[in-house]
Amino acid sequence: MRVVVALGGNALVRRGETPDAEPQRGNVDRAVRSLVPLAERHELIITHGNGPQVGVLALESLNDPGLTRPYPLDTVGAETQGMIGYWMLQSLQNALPGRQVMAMITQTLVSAVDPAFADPAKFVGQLYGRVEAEKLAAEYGWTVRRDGEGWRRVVPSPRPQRVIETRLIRELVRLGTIVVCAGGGGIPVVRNDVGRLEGVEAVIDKDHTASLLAESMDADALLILTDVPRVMRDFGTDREKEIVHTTPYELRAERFPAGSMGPKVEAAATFVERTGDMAAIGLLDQCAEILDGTAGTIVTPSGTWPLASTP
Ligand SMILES: Nc1ncnc2c1ncn2[C@@H]1O[C@H](COP(=O)(O)OP(=O)(O)O)[C@@H](O)[C@H]1O
Ligand SMILES: NC(=O)OP(=O)(O)O
Repeated sequence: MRVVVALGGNALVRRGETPDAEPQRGNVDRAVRSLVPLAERHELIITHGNGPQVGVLALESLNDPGLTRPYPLDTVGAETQGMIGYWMLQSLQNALPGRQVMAMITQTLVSAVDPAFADPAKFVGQLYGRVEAEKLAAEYGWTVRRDGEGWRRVVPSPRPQRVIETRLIRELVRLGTIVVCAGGGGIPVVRNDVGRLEGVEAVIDKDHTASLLAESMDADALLILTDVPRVMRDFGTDREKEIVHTTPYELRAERFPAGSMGPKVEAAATFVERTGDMAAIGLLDQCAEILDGTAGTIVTPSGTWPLASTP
C-alpha cells in the first residue's frame, strides 16, 4: 500500500510543553517509533504541522535588531520545513538503517485571490492571556483570536491547490524512498502575471495539503494522526460518543471546530470522496492498528473497512 501520514502539531509539541528543540526531538523519535512498522510494510509519505514552530521563528525575526524587516511568513515556513525535516530525517535514518529517506523543501500553490487572505484564521505560535495578546496585536499589527483557554495570533490560510514538487515526490516514492514533504502545508506560493512563483504571507493547513498530496500520489490511505483516539460526536458534552466507522456523507452532516478537528474531518472526507479510498483520524501511537481497522475513526465510501473491493 501507499500511505500518506499527516503528523499533528501535537506530535511535535505536546500540550503544556515549551517548543524547545530537545523535547521536540524526543517527540519526533516517538513519532518515528510508531511509524516504523508502517515503513517496513508500505510506501510512506510523511507530512507534518508547523503552527507552534512558525510562530516562534516569526516572533524571533520580528524582535531581531539586526533586521530592517522581519522575514516574511513564506520564508519562516521554509525554515520550519528545514528544521522539522532535519529532525525527522535523522530520526528515520537511525530507526531504519539502509532505507533511503528524503526531507524536502516543498512549495504549495495557492490562489492570490483566495478570500482567506482577508480573513486570518490559522493559529500560530503560543497561547497568551487576552491582555498580552491585545498588546502584541497593537505592537506588531497581528490579528489575534481566542483558542480554547487563551488567545493566539492568527494568519491567512489559503486553500492548497497543488504541491509544486508532486512529480519529484512521486519518483522518489517509486524508488522506495520514505519522503518527508509539504511540512506546515507547504511553503505558500502564487504564480505572478508572468508565470513565476512567488512566496506569500500565509500558513497553509497541513491537513488540507495532506489530502491533496494523498490524492495526487494515488495513495491507498491517508492517516491523520493527532492526540485523540477517535473523532467524537458531541465532543466535550456528556453525550460525547466515539465515531468508529463512517462515511464522508455522515461526517459532513456534523459540525466540528474550525481550528482543530474541522480541517481533519474535511481533509479525510474530501480524500475519500475523490478517490474511493480510505482515510482515518486517530492516535499517533496507534498508526499500525488504525491501518488494520482496529483503532481510530475510519472513513470509507461505504463506512466499512477493509474495503471489499481493494485489489
Ligand atoms: N469532535 C471532536 N472529536 C475529537 N477531538 C476534537 C473534536 N473537536 C475538537 N477536538 C480537539 O481537536 C484536537 C486535535 O486537533 P489539533 O489540536 O488541531 O491537532 P494537531 O495539532 O494534532 O493537528 C483534539 O486534541 C481535541 O481537543
Ligand atoms: N500548518 C499547520 O497546519 O500546522 P499545525 O498542524 O501545527 O497547526
